[in-house]
Amino acid sequence: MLNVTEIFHSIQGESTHAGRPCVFIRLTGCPLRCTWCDTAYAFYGGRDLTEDDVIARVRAFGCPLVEVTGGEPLSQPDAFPLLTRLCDEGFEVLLETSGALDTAGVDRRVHVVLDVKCPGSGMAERMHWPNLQRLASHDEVKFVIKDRGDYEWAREVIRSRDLAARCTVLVSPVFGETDARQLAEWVLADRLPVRFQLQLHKHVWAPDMRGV
Ligand SMILES: C[S@@+](CC[C@H](N)C(=O)[O-])C[C@H]1O[C@@H](n2cnc3c(N)ncnc32)[C@H](O)[C@@H]1O
Ligand SMILES: Nc1nc2[nH]cc(C(=O)O)c2c(=O)[nH]1
Ligand code: SF4
Ligand SMILES: [Mg+2]
Repeated sequence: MLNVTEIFHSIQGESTHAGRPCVFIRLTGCPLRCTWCDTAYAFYGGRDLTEDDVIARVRAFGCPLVEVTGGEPLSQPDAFPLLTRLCDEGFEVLLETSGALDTAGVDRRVHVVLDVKCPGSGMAERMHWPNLQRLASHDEVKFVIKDRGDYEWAREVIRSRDLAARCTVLVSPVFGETDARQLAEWVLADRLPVRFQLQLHKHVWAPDMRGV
C-alpha cells in the first residue's frame, strides 16, 4: 500500500528533464523539515492506494515519463517495489529524494535526483553520505542554495568529492528567497562545473499552486 498526496500531469520543472511533460506521484510523509520546504502539505494526510491503483492512474495520463517525489518518497518501504514496477511497465522513471535515506534498494534503471541538503536547510546533518558512492551517470545531484554560506559549502562538497565527474550537478536558488542572479554570478566566477536551474513550473503557474 502507498500513501499518496497527489498524482498529476505537468511540465517537469526541475533537473535536466525540465520542460518535458511528466506524471508526478507525490507520496505522503517526510522525516525531514527543510526550513524552506515548498511541499509541507505532503507531510500529513494522503490517501492509501494499492500499487495497481497507482499504476492505473499513471497509465491513464498516457505519458512515458514519471517522477516519484513527495514528501520523502523513500520513507515508504513500498516506494521501492513501486519504482521497479514503473520501470518494468516501460516508463522512464525519475526519483526525487532528500539524500537522507539510503538509496541502495532503488532499482538501477531509475534516474535518481539526489538532494544534498545544505546547512541553510537545517537538515545537512541528516545526509546519508554513502548515497554519493552509488551515483550512476544518469543520476543527478542537487544543491538548493539559500545563501553564500550554502554556496561555499556546496562548492567544497562538489570539489572534494569530484561530483561533476560522476554525474550532472544541479544548483538551484531557494525560490523567492535567494537572488538567482547572485547565485548565477557566483557559479560563473568560480567556473563551477554545474547546471544552474530554476523551478520552471513556478514561473508558469502560481508559485504556491498544488498539482502542477
Ligand atoms: C519537495 S522535495 C520532495 C522530494 C524530497 N523530499 C527532496 O527533498 O528531494 C522536491 C524538490 O523540491 C526542492 N525544493 C523544495 N522547496 C524548495 C524551495 N523553496 N526552493 C527551491 N527548491 C525547493 C527540494 O530541494 C527537492 O529537490
Ligand atoms: N512541475 C513540477 N516539477 C517538479 N519537479 C520536481 C518536483 C517536486 O516537487 O519534486 C516538481 C513539482 O512539484 N512540479
Ligand atoms: S526533504 Fe524534501 S519534502 Fe522533506 S522537508 Fe525537505 S524539501 Fe520538503
Ligand atoms: Mg515541487
